[in-house]
Amino acid sequence: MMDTTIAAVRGRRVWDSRGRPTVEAEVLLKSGLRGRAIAPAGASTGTGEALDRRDGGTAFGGLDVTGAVAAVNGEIAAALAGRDAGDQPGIDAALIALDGSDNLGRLGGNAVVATSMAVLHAAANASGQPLWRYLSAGRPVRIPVPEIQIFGGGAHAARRVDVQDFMVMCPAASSFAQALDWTAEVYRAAGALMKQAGKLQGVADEGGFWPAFASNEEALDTLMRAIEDAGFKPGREVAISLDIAASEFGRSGAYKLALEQRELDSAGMIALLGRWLESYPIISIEDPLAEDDAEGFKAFTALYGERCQIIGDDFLVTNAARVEAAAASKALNAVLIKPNQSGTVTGTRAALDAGKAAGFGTIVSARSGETEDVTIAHLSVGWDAGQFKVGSFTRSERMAKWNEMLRIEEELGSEASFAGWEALPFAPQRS
Ligand SMILES: C=C(OP(=O)(O)O)C(=O)O
Ligand SMILES: [Mg+2]
Repeated sequence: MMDTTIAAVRGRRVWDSRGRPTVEAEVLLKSGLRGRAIAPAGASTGTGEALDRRDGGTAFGGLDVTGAVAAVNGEIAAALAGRDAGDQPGIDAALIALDGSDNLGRLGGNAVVATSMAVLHAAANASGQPLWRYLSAGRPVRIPVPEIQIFGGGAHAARRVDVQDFMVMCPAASSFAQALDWTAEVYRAAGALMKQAGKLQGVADEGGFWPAFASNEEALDTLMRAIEDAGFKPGREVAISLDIAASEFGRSGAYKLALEQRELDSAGMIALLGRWLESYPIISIEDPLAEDDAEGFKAFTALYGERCQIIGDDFLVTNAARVEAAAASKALNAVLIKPNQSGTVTGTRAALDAGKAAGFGTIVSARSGETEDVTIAHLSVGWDAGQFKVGSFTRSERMAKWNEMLRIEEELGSEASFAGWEALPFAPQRS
């Protein structure tokens, strides 16, 4: 093992997939080895997330990050110099203490998460191992099931449809590579169907087709047809997964479906999703209700938790205490894991561990604003999350992660085991 003492930390402004500024951090160790990471950014954010620091003002719509970059180069660099990069919990505790606020908003969640992940990369590099192997520390790992977007909606496509992500999952595939092959065929078939119908309008923020559908159901019907046209059995080979991202259109128990120009209460929303669950092979639903609707989550999970994965994203914001509370109240059965919601690697890991302890499905996820950074691919394998959500095909900030997973699967060779149906927190009804 090389010397893992931190010699210097440097921050710089780089750009994300939406053309917005973001923070890159680079950690230099005394040994000369380095680690580097870039903060992603969400669009449909939960109110409990770590808060990115943006400059405001006129440049780049107020989204510039010169203050956050200065925090990395100034206060953060001074605080971390001389510390051991191998002590991730100690580093992360120091970053939280240095920030002093309750949401990392003073230094910036973007400054802190980029630094925390860069420290992790530096330590892994010093160990001479790939990051996923360093994180696994000799424990067995699985290659996660990918959750891949075919249509994008909600906040990622100017609310063209209410539902944010229409995705597919292929837990019946024999490998990650095969799951990608199958999804590629479905994606192509969906594009061809939309072109035929004159409904192809480019791609949304995460690379899924930007749909011109008249209803959420039309999106589901088109997705079903795409799965069939690609030659797969819906449900058995290729199943549907949705991120409703309901906090975007629901508040205080009122859900405004813009596309259909109607408003539902919590029970109405649950009934609507229930009808979709009856009609389509949906095996996973994320944020079916708004982040302020804990009772709705409980009611939905009581009805459908035995047959469907129910994921908390905005509702849990990668926070271990919230995951524990949700498990105690049976509010859902899975947790989305986004490092920048937590702000630190250690906090992210704690949320994932809390999910595992509760028997939840655990899904490491990208944000809608991403870069070439592939840290999350390594987290999902090294921490054995079982599932991995990165958006779609066709945009390189997404493909960087999928392709990294192909490399990891290849590197594992005969040791590689695809998480498959076991990754889901319910026993599938395989008809
Ligand atoms: C990835 C997502 O979108 P965003 O990054 O905009 O929160 C999500 O809601 O799961
Ligand atoms: Mg979500």
